[in-house]
Amino acid sequence: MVQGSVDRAREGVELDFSRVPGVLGRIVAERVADYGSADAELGAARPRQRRFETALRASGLSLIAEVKRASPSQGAIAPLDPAEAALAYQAGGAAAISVLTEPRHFDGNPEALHAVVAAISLPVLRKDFVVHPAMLREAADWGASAALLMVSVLGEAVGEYLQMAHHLGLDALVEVHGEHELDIALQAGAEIIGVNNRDLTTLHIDLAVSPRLIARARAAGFTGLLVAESGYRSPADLGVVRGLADAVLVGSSLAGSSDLAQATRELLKV
Ligand SMILES: O=C(O)c1ccccc1NCC(=O)[C@H](O)[C@H](O)COP(=O)(O)O
Repeated sequence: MVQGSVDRAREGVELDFSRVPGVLGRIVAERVADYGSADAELGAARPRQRRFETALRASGLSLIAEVKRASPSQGAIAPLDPAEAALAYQAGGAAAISVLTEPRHFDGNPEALHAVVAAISLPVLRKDFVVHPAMLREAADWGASAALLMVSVLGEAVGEYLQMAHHLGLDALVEVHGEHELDIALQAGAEIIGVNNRDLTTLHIDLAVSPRLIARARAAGFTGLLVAESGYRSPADLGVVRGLADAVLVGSSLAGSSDLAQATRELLKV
């Protein structure tokens, strides 16, 4: 079954990315053009190592700290050195690191991921807009432990991409923003679900989205990990998801601070 899914996806699941609206739609269209002629071959199965999933399973609320130099909502955030930033986050108590590799809007690149994987012992998430199997193969080749899969982008094909990620030894953070997307993630067999408070078509943030969808996932019997994402700036903000989420993903507020390790420690204060 798993091999069948991987084979089908490698052969090319036809996805209509033109249905993705707004800011997200523009970024996705660029990534589709970037990878349109890439080789979809995944190669042999790889073991999962330096597990992202294990790092987030610690008791309490784990932090995924993001190396984020720029974004569509903020413009330039900070000219971070990725390895130095990741070391500071690690020293401050982060459980895992997210690295944006999208170049045009987030000032990311593959070298940033390489540098972070080499500098720290924590698992690293490749944060990008995955629209092609080659992007997962790259993530594994570059030493990432996990990749982001967005239901808003992949739709029901997220299940096939999940199988491909696992085939490559990657955990997957399957991201949702609404009830329908959550149902697709649950149906696909996601093990780690991220609820993004940011509407990626309008960039509007609503911190009530994560608690609502996390409660819905648990009510549906989901026993995997749940991650609250985006818009968190203070310990009080995190208080709302303590006891509900297993982890939070924080980018802009940490990346834009003057002392990243201290900002990480402060954010995690209960
Ligand atoms: O951050 C953006 O402006 C953005 C715009 C369009 C697509 C994705 C975007 N961000 C990706 C993320 O989800 C965040 O980087 C991540 O959750 C951290 O959010 P924050 O702490 O608010 O920087």
